[in-house]
This record gives sequence, C-alpha cells and structure tokens, in this order.
Amino acid sequence: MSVIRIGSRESLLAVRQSELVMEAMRALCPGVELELVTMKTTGDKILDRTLDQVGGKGLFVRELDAALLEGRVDITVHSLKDLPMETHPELPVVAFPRRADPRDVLVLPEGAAELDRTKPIGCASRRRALQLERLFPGVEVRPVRGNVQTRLRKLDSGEYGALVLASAGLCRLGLEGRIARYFSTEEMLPAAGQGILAVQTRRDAPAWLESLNDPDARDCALAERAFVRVLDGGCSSPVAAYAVIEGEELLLTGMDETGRRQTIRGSRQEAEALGSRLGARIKEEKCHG
Ligand SMILES: NCc1[nH]cc(CCC(=O)O)c1CC(=O)O
Repeated sequence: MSVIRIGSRESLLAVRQSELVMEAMRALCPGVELELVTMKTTGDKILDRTLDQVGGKGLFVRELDAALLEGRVDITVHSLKDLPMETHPELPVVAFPRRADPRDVLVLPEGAAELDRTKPIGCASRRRALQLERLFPGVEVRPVRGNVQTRLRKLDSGEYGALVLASAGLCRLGLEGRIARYFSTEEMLPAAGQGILAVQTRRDAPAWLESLNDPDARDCALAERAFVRVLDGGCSSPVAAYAVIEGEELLLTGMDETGRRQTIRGSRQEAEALGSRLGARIKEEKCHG
C-alpha cells in the first residue's frame, strides 16, 4: 500500500492529536506507511482578534479541506469541537475515536495556590464565560486567544487570575499537572464534541479507517452536533451539549445561549434524532416561556 498522508494544523496540540490517530492506525494496520503533513491555517495566523470577529471555526479547516480535495493529504485530524457543523459534502468524517475526558478545568498561574479574584479569568468561548459568571460571581471574565501554550504564557505572566481550558487538550500535551480544579459537567457543560477527535477523508479512502471509530464517541458526537445544528450554534454562540451512553441509552444535556438547560434520554440508535429533538424543544421553550 502507498503512503497515507495525515494533514494537521501545526500547533503542538494538533500534531499530538494526529500522532494519536496515527498510533491507532498502526495498531489496526501494522506496516502501514504514514506521513504527517502540517500546515498553518488562516485561524492560526490571525491572533489579534476573537474568532467571532474574523469569521469563525471554518478558518481552521479551509486549508485542510483544500489539501484533502487536491490530494496533497489523504486524511485530516481535527478536534471535533473546532469542526464546523456542516462539513464539505465530499469529505466525510469517517471516524470518531475514543473520547478523552470531556471536562473543562481551571488552571492557575505557575506557583499560585488559589484564585486571585481581583484578576480576570481568561477563557476563549462565550460558552465558558456564560457559565463562569455563575460559578464565580463578580469576577471579570476576559477573552484569551492563541494556542494552549500561548494562553498559559499569558496566564503565567500575570495577566489573568486563572484560565479555563479543556482537560483533553492539557492531558494530550502532558500538561495535566497544571490542572488546579476539574469542573463537573453539571457545573460547566462542555462544548459539543469536546474531547473527541474527528478523522476526515475523501470518499475514496480505505474502508478500514472506519475501524478507528469508537461507537460511544460516535453516538455522543452525532447527538451533540445535531443539537447545536438546530440551535444554529455558530462558533460565537455559547451553546453547549454533552451526551453520555448508559447501556443502550443515550442521555443528552443541552444548553442554549441564555444558559437554559434540558435533558433528553432515548435509544442510542437514534442519537442524531435525539439531538435534533432536544434542540427543537429548547427553541420552543424560548419562544413560549
Ligand atoms: N479551541 C481550541 C481547542 N480545541 C480543542 C481543544 C481541546 C481538545 C478537545 O476538546 O478535544 C482546545 C483547547 C481548549 O479548549 O482548551
């Protein structure tokens, strides 16, 4: 078989995530030849504005989609939560590997023992900001951008009292030692797809790539993303969704942009329909209540 080229953003986290998928590919298909191809995306180049100002999540995938379509790479690996809700029709997501810890965490400046409430808490999403206001009333929440290392540098330089980040990213970078506190998923509902990777390919991709799927991660991903799609949770929206599998059932909690939450339970076979139904229900409530 010829070499399979894996396209990735060039950030350390993106590369680490691609390496994890490459390890899983080697386990499934010993002897397969893999090559990592990294590239800078528009989203990585523009760092002085918030994502809502520059056009959203699509900025991180456009270059990778083009590389796939032109055959410069054969698969791409994304953080599912950064993947726009509508993906390119010729570029299916073939696999959702096993989910890492979906929780958000609090990170303190190097050496700090507790939160300095006179300083702002840095976070990169309105979803986190909305939920932080309830957890830490009166503490300023200020946007922070850049990759995980850049954000940690800003934290350690004294600009912020704390950061909120995803456990999954920190752990993949070997930075779990920086976690000061885990938020339960009730305290801080995760972003749809947080902790899940998405493997995207062309339609002519080898069928065995589908074996990278973890059935639980896949069903949760489908349910969470269907919910966000109904609420039109563009990248600037604070919409959150988190699903868990309990046997043959899927339990999905969704939050709309006002912080209102609802839960739905049903057969995991209908993961996507459950997500859409919960989205419609929350939307309805907003109009009538
Ligand atoms: N937007 C950046 C981003 N995209 C995915 C992750 C974490 C890894 C994941 O959710 O799988 C992060 C960093 C963060 O939010 O702290």
